[in-house]
Amino acid sequence: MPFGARLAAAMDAHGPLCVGIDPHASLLEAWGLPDSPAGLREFSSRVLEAVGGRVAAVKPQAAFFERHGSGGLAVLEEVVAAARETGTLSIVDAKRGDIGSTMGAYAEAFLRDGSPLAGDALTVSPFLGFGSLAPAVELATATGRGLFVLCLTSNPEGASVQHARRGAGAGTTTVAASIAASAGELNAGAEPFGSVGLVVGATIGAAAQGTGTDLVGVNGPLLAPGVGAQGAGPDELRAVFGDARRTVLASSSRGVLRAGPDLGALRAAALKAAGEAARALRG
Ligand SMILES: O=C(O)c1cc(=O)[nH]c(=O)n1[C@@H]1O[C@H](COP(=O)(O)O)[C@@H](O)[C@H]1O
Repeated sequence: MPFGARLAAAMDAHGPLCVGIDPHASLLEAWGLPDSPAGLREFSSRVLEAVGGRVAAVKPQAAFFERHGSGGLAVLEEVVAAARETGTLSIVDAKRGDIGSTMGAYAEAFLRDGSPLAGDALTVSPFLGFGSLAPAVELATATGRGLFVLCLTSNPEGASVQHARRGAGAGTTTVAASIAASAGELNAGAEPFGSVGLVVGATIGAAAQGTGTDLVGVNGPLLAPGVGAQGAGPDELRAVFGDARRTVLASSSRGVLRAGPDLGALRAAALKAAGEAARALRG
């Protein structure tokens, strides 16, 4: 089954929440764990024990694993495998993007069957040109995996690139709108929606409307980070996504992880965030 259909089923079953696995040094310390591969391993396995099989998806942030070199990457491989065991979809947040031929190698690393770093989906950057992502689109399609293409990111600096206008005269479009249109072409006709999603931060206010970005026309999942620690909540989710809200997968890392290390508290925080996201997006 393609990623889009699997994600839609997981969101229906568990609510539209993705829990980020972001082992910040400060969180490891707060959990009484060492800032080392062993600490990452214990942190991630606790998160998976608390939420695996109970939320739609988890999103390990590669940077926090890469910071520990090969030892950290080995843990990321374990996290991807362990998430699969729990039946929870994993989105590897590595935000890759490069010229097409190198993008092919990233695709092999993160989207090929049998690759130890291949989860169910990957975050990718279209800022070398949407077309440069073609190798990832092809391999993801062939293996039933998904992509989340950065479009309107949650950080304030993103606007300087994403809101920029391309073209001349009356027919100009913003960069964000063109990324969304390109994803929409790839997802055309897919049901319940396609497998090429976008990243649209829950913190962006009216930027989708302001940039003319058609979030409904994407016909793909919208990963919405910024919930919790970056300040967005149910009101922001409703306001940002409007008619596209049923395709949104809200994402929270620190907002849930700060409840740890107690398993019950971690699970309760995740289920509370999932309930809030469901009421905001599906009510
Ligand atoms: O692709 C992402 O997930 C992402 C895109 C974006 O626009 N903003 C954003 O915060 N993220 C990621 O989402 C997570 C947010 O973490 P919290 O702010 O702790 O919930 C981090 O792993 C970010 O790298």
